[in-house]
Amino acid sequence: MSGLRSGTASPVPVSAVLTDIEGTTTSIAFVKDVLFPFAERSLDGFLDAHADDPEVVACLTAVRRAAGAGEDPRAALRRWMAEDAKFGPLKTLQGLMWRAGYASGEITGHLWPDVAPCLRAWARAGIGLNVYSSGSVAAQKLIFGHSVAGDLTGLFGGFFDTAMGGKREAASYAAIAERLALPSDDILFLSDVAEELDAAKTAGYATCQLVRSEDGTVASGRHPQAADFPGVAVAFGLPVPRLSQGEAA
Ligand SMILES: CSCCC(=O)C(=O)COP(=O)(O)O
Ligand SMILES: [Mg+2]
Repeated sequence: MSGLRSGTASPVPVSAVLTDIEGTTTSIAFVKDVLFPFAERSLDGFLDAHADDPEVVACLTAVRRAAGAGEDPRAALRRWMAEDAKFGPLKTLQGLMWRAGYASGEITGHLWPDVAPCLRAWARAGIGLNVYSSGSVAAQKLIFGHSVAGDLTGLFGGFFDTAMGGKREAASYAAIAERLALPSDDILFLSDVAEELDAAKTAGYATCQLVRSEDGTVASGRHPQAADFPGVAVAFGLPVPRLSQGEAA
């Protein structure tokens, strides 16, 4: 079974969903108040303990290159975390640091209660599920692998990060469609950020803005919008699971 694109006179099915994480499946507050502070606290100990790890060395080389002249790399990393900079080497290092937090149980990946039931229903219906986030692919697998709804990684066929390009660039979405071997207009992109949706739309994707007002998202008016994943399902003809009280948003 496939979902239907909304707003068309004769609806055409979408066969895949590409979803953002922060602000879409997961609260912005969780990222800002749990994940980022954990990485901030872990930074010195992690870098001291992994000074010879080739992945860490490569990230620090890129950090030194991108930081201001004379700026200590650790200070630059802290500054970028405070600014929520979407800089690949920072995102890689954060993912490596979060791994310990998820493994110890100190961190559990937040998902809005409506998300997992919809993802399961859509996967059961044969909709291909994929992730595109500024967080590293490793970090994406951690958040869905250690989520409040259990390990959901098996639901996803593809995980994409900024190695595919920036989230506000149409070329990134075209490259992802190519990797998925699907026409762009077969893919529905879900995000809270209008500029990301604009780029996906330019690449030919169907788009829907998640406007979770409790997370502070403001509707752009430039894309179809939904307050939660069941709202997406209704708008695009995807299966709508019956939600129990705890799963209702
Ligand atoms: C992959 S979970 C960590 C979230 C994160 O670091 C981030 O930058 C989220 O960006 P998104 O593109 O998912 O809004
Ligand atoms: Mg987002």
